[in-house]
Amino acid sequence: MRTAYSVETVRTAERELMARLPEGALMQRAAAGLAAACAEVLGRVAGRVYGSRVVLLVGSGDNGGDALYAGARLARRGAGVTAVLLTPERAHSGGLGALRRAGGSVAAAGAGEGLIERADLVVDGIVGIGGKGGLRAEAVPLAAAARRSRAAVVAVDLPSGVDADTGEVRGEAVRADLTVTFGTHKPGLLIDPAREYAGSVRLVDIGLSLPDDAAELEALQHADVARLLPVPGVESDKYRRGVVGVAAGSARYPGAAVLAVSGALRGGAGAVRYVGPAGDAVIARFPETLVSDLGPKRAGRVQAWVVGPGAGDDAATVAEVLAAQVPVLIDADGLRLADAGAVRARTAPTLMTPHAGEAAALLGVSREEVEGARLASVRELAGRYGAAVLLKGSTTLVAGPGGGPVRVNATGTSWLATAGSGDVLSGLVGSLLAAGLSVVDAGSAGAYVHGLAGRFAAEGAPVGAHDVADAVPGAWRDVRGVG
Ligand SMILES: NC(=O)C1=CN([C@@H]2O[C@H](COP(=O)(O)OP(=O)(O)OC[C@H]3O[C@@H](n4cnc5c(N)ncnc54)[C@H](OP(=O)(O)O)[C@@H]3O)[C@@H](O)[C@H]2O)[C@@H](O)CC1
Ligand SMILES: [K+]
Repeated sequence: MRTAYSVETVRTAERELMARLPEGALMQRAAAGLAAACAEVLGRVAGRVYGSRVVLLVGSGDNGGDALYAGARLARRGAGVTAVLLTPERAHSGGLGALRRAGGSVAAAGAGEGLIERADLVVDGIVGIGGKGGLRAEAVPLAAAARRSRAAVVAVDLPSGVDADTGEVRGEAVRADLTVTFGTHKPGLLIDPAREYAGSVRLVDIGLSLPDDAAELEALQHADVARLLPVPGVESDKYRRGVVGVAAGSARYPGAAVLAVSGALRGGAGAVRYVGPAGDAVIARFPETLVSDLGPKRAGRVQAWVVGPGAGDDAATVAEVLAAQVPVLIDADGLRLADAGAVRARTAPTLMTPHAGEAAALLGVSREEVEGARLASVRELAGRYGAAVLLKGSTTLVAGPGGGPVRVNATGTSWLATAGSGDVLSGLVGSLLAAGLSVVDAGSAGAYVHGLAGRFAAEGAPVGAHDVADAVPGAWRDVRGVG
């Protein structure tokens, strides 16, 4: 599991470690890791470190200090290193001395753009976890020049200008090809929009020890998901494996029912029960489905419900499902039709799965506001509804009803932004709920497998949602390391 911690938690851990180490040791660890990563990048873009041109963008804090010490290490290996100082009187004095002794030079901010144009590598040490707000005016032309230039951009700890704790980007920020971060991931490195500014992320261990129970974010990896995915034992029958009920589709949108069932059939439940007006379309495609038109209450036993995809205006079915004493996943039209009081009053677990537009409607804000503040939005919704919330997007977030770390999933691909893909996800996650996973585990494991299936199905080309459903077994096998 990959975890990310808030700046406050990092600061506390940093203080504890610093108290036990000689002065400056932590910064030397950071700079060594940073220099090693920069040398690798230079190997790729300039063929070697010796003779390459490196520009350091140096702000007024320790982030700039890291850049200066790393620059000194590169200068000792023969790179031509120039530090552009944004506030010369406040640049890290130890780092500056080390760079000068190693043969590096210093330039004023005004010379920065020209230097960046000719550079092989730009190291962004403008600001790290001490940053507030977007980039300041004096740094903006340098960030723009770095974006235009052919130089590789390596960000120190964080791309300058992004919010470390929230992933929000207010105004300009540096766009990096690689971010070298220290001690732990910061939430902003895993959540859009900041994640996109970070490029690939490399974590350098500097010996920080962080409390297990204080993570802000958790990102499942293959091994974590493999442990969560249900595997039938020899004793299993369909009820022990779980029956998932799908109340979806309408005369107008029968396809949503078919797609939700297609996801549910691949999600590990022993059987899928479909309730609604699209039974013929569902049976035609998936004859193994148990179809009923008697409504959720009289459909027979299920261990979890999915309600809402393509439901049109059928509020009565949504209300009936919400009254059930089993886990319920509410998606799409269901989110609009569900009575907020009925959701809050439920005693069995509930998982809501909005995309940014649906989340915006539920919160009464604009879609842009949700997309710009995804972490705050998903937490706010979970709090308001007393439910788990899975906020879809290029990085999907899953917040539990009672706080705790938010799960983030980055296996998705922009090819997944296709009609019906969410219906497949809702069926898949509902099936995991029926198999007995908690709402947060089902949501995050389902998003992981769904994202991977999207990648496998797309392979760089457009796909339909049914292709994604067809790719789920392959993604599942990949996660479990079988086949
Ligand atoms: N944690 C760890 O364990 C370790 C941390 N290490 C490193 O230390 C870094 C943190 O250093 P830090 O605390 O000195 O803060 P930092 O990010 O350099 O910025 C503060 C300065 O920036 C300024 N400033 C503020 N906002 C700004 C903006 N938007 N745009 C531009 N400037 C802005 C602000 O100026 P002021 O407001 O005072 O005018 C202030 O002077 C951390 O990210 C990591 O790289 C490693 O060395 C070792 C282990
Ligand atoms: K930085």
